[in-house]
Amino acid sequence: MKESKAVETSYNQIVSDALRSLLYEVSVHPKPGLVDPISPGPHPDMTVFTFIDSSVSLRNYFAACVKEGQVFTGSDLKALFKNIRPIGVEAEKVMFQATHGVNTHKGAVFSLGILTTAEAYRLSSESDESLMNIVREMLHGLTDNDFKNVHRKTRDELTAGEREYLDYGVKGIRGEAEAGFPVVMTYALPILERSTAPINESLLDVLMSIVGHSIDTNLIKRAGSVDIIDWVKAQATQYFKLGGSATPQGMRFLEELNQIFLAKNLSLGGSADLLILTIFMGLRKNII
Ligand SMILES: CC(C)(COP(=O)(O)OP(=O)(O)OC[C@H]1O[C@@H](n2cnc3c(N)ncnc32)[C@H](O)[C@@H]1O)[C@@H](O)C(=O)NCCC(=O)NCCS
Ligand SMILES: Nc1ncnc2c1ncn2[C@@H]1O[C@H](COP(=O)(O)OP(=O)(O)OP(=O)(O)O)[C@@H](O)[C@H]1O
Repeated sequence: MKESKAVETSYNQIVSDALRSLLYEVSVHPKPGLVDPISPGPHPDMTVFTFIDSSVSLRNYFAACVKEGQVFTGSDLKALFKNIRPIGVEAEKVMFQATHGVNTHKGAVFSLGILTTAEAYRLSSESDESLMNIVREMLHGLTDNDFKNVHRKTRDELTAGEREYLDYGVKGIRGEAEAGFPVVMTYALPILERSTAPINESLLDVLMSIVGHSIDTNLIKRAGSVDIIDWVKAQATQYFKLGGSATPQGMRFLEELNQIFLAKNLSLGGSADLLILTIFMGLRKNII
């Protein structure tokens, strides 16, 4: 294969891995509080097919992010993030068109857009920087910038994440991204690397590890209080105490937790988005 063809293929592979991570995430089951092929959970407005439509609609977006990362030659990576933010805002609109207004991947458009851009940049610049550090350089100052005027907005104008920042100081998706996705890079990915279980069971353990180590603003929004975080971390601890996906007790616990999330209308959307990123990293490292 000619050099240019090989190079093009390697960049196209980043796009394919991004789409695969979206489709793998929604396929994992039984995920508490989330849509999977068996049940929409506490999301009556979505099915697994909504997520398939959403994923396919985002191909051009991820290809645009990869292109931006591939051609970027500046020294200040904050400019690279600035280049892709408007592309992401447009991609959200494309996503909402594909889903008829349902929010399937708003968090993933942001987080996975950043990661695909960073991965393309790492490849093209032949940087020996870790992906985590490239992301941190791209997003330096993000939370200060995004939250600097939230106190001027009315309660109705605030998004869930902005409201929780004001109420609890929780930085949510922005704080996680600005730090280089530490929950993914330091907790979830090592769990995936060590797992010898079949892929669905491995990813259930990864999801529950993420739940035990992150502050999910989507969950707080659904519960109406930050107190839900301590409760959900205790559930993750109990799941692993029972052996996780490797034991019938662990799986029974997960099924019961699924019913509790349904009854209480709780969603783990942020944890699902971090699972998407972990799957993407697993695909990039040929772990899965
Ligand atoms: C940063 C964005 C996504 C935040 O939007 P918003 O305030 O509505 O989000 P909010 O904080 O309520 O959370 C959005 C979603 O993040 C996910 N999430 C919640 N908690 C977490 C967490 N701890 N870690 C990761 N994701 C999380 C959930 O799925 C949630 O639904 C938005 O402002 C934005 O910039 N969108 C444009 C897309 C974009 O910038 N793309 C360019 C690529 S960089
Ligand atoms: N498999 C999944 N099932 C459900 N939500 C998911 C899944 N994967 C990621 N998510 C994310 O979780 C969030 C879904 O939760 P929710 O429906 O509460 O969000 P929302 O649409 O912002 O809120 P609302 O429905 O109240 O307007 C979305 O941001 C979506 O991006």
